[in-house]
Amino acid sequence: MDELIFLGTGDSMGVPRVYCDCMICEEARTTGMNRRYRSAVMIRTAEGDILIDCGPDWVTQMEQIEQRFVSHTLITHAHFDHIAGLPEWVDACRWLGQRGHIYSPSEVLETIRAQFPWLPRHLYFHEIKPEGMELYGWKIEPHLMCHGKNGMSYAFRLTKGDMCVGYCSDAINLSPDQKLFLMNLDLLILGTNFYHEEAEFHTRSVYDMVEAIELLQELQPSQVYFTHMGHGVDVEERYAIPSNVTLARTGMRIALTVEDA
Ligand SMILES: Nc1ccn([C@@H]2O[C@H](COP(=O)(O)O)[C@@H](O)[C@H]2O)c(=O)n1
Repeated sequence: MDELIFLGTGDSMGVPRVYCDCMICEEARTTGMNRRYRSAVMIRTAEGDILIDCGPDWVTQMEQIEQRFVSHTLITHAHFDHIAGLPEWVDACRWLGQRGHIYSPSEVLETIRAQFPWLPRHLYFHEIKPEGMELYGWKIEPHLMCHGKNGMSYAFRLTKGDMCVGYCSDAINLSPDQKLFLMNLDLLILGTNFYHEEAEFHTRSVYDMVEAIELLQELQPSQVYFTHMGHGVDVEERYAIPSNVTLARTGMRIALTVEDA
């Protein structure tokens, strides 16, 4: 049975934030309930694994799940917190003599090539076209999403048999067609930086939970996991969230079947 593992559920700085002594960062340093690596998931199938995003915590994340290698990586957008682990993945490819496969829409691949010009020596670059692609039995479709003040990011819709999963880690203020892409999902993984963010809307780049809950009323997914959470979120707090919403934790696993999702 395919499964999804949360390798990271943190915002762009992770939790704890290196400079911060707040209660949540201190808790993350001690018991570690709120320790959150940068957002990424691994989808495990019988045929092989698919990593979504490869941020600066990639090595630690692989050690945590005791996995030595991954061959196939999808990238949502070329921001530091989603791609900074690529050079380390490529070093592993080089030392193992195995060329990896990286997938994203063309402009994302272009930025990655510009940032890390040595990667194409050890990676096959695959453009994900708007009509999508197939990998290990999953149909994977991309859609460009509003990422607020930080530009644009892709969400992926992954379908296998009856199971339909949406991964949208970095989005805010979605337009009607962007919302349409995330409708009728069995499982939605959605980024929410805070429970309720006070900063002015035009300065922001990711939903907060209060806004996300409103969005869910339109999208009506069966099950939801919030990810990309900053140090304002305490996973032990009883927030007012619907019963089908879970705050994802590092290492959490979800069976990718319609019954279990
Ligand atoms: N052109 C850019 C803009 C931002 N970044 C990095 O993205 C992160 C901010 O992410 P949010 O999810 O909080 O919007 C942060 O790590 C910036 O350094 C980038 O790489 N390129």
